Amino acid sequence: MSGGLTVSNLTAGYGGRTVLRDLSLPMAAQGEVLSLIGPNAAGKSTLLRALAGLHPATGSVMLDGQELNGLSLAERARSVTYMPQTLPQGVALTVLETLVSALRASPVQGAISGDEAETALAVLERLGLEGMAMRRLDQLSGGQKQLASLAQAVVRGPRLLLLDEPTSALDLRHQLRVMKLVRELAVERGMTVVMVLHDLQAAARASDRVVVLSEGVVAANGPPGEAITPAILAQVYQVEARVERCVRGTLQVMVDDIL
Ligand SMILES: Nc1ncnc2c1ncn2[C@@H]1O[C@H](COP(=O)(O)OP(=O)(O)OP(=O)(O)O)[C@@H](O)[C@H]1O
Repeated sequence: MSGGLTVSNLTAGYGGRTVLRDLSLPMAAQGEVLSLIGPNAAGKSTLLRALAGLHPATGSVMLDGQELNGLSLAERARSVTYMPQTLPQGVALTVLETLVSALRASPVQGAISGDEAETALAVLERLGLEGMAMRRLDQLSGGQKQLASLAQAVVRGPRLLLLDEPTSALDLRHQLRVMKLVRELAVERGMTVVMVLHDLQAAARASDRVVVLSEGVVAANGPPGEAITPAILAQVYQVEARVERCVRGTLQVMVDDIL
């Protein structure tokens, strides 16, 4: 498939402090999943927000041949959706209403149309949340809120989906389900996905490509087996680790000690 995401020479920071330095990412094709890993404060969330257009950055973000930097936030939001790390608080709308708001890109006013409800319910079903449609968001558990946030991010069918630690509040089964769904949606829709994960094993399993970020620069990148190695983990996380492939071909990361 042609198109996809190309990020070149991105620089961003806070006040006078540079957090991302002239950062370029490997090209992520349409339908590919790219995971960002790296220690705390490496700049992963800043990078996602910069890609979403929610944090100012210089450099180039090309999506399917279109330069996103310079577009208004509303224009950018037609192609890009972003799921933040923080769970929604104090939202008194039902899950269905939040999804329809996301679809309309404005708060729900008036009746929800049959088409809108159908689109929203189809997404909820794929996340196993169909029973939650009429529940208020602020009355859901942490994990249910996170699933509802993900539903909001995917319901508009973005060309670029940005997820910041999308499974941090989920149990094991839901983590696997979400990762599987993200991959399926990427391929079905030709959507490019960039997600921040702390779970290296999940990143290895769910991604076509892994980028290791350290102090605002790319320390390693490539297919999971090339980016997640004992040498890289020692350099970036200062841990002693083994990386092995199990009989089923899945990458296993075993951390033995702090260096
Ligand atoms: N709003 C802000 N104002 C000032 N500095 C900030 C702000 N947000 C983040 N930073 C700083 O930018 C750097 C990168 O933060 P960022 O949140 O991008 O890291 P991260 O890799 O996502 O970290 P984590 O894994 O801990 O979530 C950190 O040093 C942080 O203190």
